[in-house]
Amino acid sequence: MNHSSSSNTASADKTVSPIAIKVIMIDLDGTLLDTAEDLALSANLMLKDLGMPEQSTATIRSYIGKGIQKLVKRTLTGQLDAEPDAALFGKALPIYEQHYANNLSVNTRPYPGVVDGIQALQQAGYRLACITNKAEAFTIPLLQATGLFEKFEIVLSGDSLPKKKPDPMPLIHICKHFDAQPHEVLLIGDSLNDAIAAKAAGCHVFCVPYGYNEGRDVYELDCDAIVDTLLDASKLVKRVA
Ligand SMILES: O=C(O)COP(=O)(O)O
Ligand SMILES: [Mg+2]
Repeated sequence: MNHSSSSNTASADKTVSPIAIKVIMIDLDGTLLDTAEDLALSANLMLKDLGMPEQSTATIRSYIGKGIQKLVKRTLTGQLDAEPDAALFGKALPIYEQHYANNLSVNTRPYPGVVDGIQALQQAGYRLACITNKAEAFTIPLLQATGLFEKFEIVLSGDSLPKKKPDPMPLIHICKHFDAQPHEVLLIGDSLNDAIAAKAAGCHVFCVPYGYNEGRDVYELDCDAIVDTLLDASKLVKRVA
């Protein structure tokens, strides 16, 4: 495991004191749950319905990160930031949503260390929140299906507030909810959205290397530590009252 208090996480290999934390916010796609197979399955069912060619799971995995609408736009255009034809998008989105609702947890499982890590964090007395860019209609049933819903005191989805990550709005909302200062709050995530949102909110951020990060190397991210698992993350923090 590499960890550091600077932005240069890739070369960091020094021991740091545990960060004093009260609240831990955890990202969903690519951090808690490996959702890529079911997101890709649903995207390919949509493409089939539209008479368009299927795409590899690896390609669709690189489209995950900025919510369902963006995932559909990227799947239709094959590009990260292009706008599809408005009529095609209007037709595709409800088809995608229906397929994903039907296939939410076919292959979706918690990553290794998630269940143990959450248990360790709960036992240590941290207040736990989940912050995802996934739409609430999918977030809640998915957390319930994987047995994680009860672990969190609050869950914020991509459409819970006017803005989602990388905007700091959901993180600031969580800080206020728990009456915590941003420096007493840690976000554990897998992508640039998480790193940018946490820095903008003034919170600490750890990243896991096994997630999605829109196809880019997690070691490029400006985060306080790269942690192999949530269980490893629990060893780098200490609880403040
Ligand atoms: O829905 C997405 O695209 C990503 O969701 P996440 O914020 O849980 O990684
Ligand atoms: Mg994520």
